[in-house]
Amino acid sequence: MTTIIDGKAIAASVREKAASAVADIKSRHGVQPALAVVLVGEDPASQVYVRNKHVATEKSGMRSIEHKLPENTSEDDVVALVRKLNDDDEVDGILVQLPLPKHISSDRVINEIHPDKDVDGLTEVNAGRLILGKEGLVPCTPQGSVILAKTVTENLSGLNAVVVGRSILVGKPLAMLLLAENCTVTMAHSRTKDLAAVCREADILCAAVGIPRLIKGDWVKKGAIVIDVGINRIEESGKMRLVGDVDYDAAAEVAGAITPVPGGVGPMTIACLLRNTVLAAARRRGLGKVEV
Ligand SMILES: Nc1nc2c(c(=O)[nH]1)N[C@@H](CN(C=O)c1ccc(C(=O)N[C@@H](CCC(=O)O)C(=O)O)cc1)CN2
Repeated sequence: MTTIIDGKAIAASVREKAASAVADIKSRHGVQPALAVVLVGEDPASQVYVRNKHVATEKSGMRSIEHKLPENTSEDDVVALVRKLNDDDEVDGILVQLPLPKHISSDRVINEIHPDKDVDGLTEVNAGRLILGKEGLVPCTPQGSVILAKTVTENLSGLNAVVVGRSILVGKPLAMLLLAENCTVTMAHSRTKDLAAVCREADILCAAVGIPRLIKGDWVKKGAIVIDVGINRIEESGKMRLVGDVDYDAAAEVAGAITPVPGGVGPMTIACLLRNTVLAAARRRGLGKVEV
């Protein structure tokens, strides 16, 4: 029997834990953690994600601060806003929604965020901390992917993990997190020779390439844990559908456990963002250890 990993339910429990940590911080220290989200432009998907972040932040008991800037905002103006948020002692977490408009360097803007407020975990400092195994803030989607895998088997030690995709947002940090769990990690990508054969070796197969249904059923080892990070909008039979990077129906027949799209990794992104914001607030304000 294949386990369908219920990302929505697991994300709800991560969000509940974050909310009870917020309540604890409020009652013991009189502090309300705050998350600032910066959105530049009118990308429809980004607008939905930012709205969902705002609602989830407020539901958790934290303060949500939104900065919505027009598409033609200059890079210097976005950087100036990030610096202002860095200097604002009331702000615990800063997130710049991606993608940014083409005329703005996301690399420059992201690296202006103070690493201790970088709740997306995307600055060079936090990427370095992750590689070095030091305490930092870990990117949300990869963090959520590992949490989901661990609901299937708590101990991932010694398992062969294959990560397909090498993006800064998901593939690279996910490989580091799996390595930290003592997996034997292979990073595969568009130039990998015989990708199907590499995938067939995986006890944990993570797909984060952004190619709809790239991973076929016969690329999946029997009993493997399949984590599908892809969120692709495609037109099928005249309707728009959301599909992952894995051919779900075929893979589900072989896998031991699999995440659906939607309802798998996606909901974990915002849940882990709340978790990171609580951690950032507690560390930055010196509130001691928090359970999240
Ligand atoms: N600064 C960031 N930008 C972006 C990130 C990020 O982590 N930080 N990730 C994505 C978008 N994203 C959050 O920002 C995000 C994507 C998907 C979901 C989600 O819950 N997906 C649902 C389906 C939703 C739908 O119908 O579209 C699911 O998979 O079930 C949440 C957040 C890029 N930008």
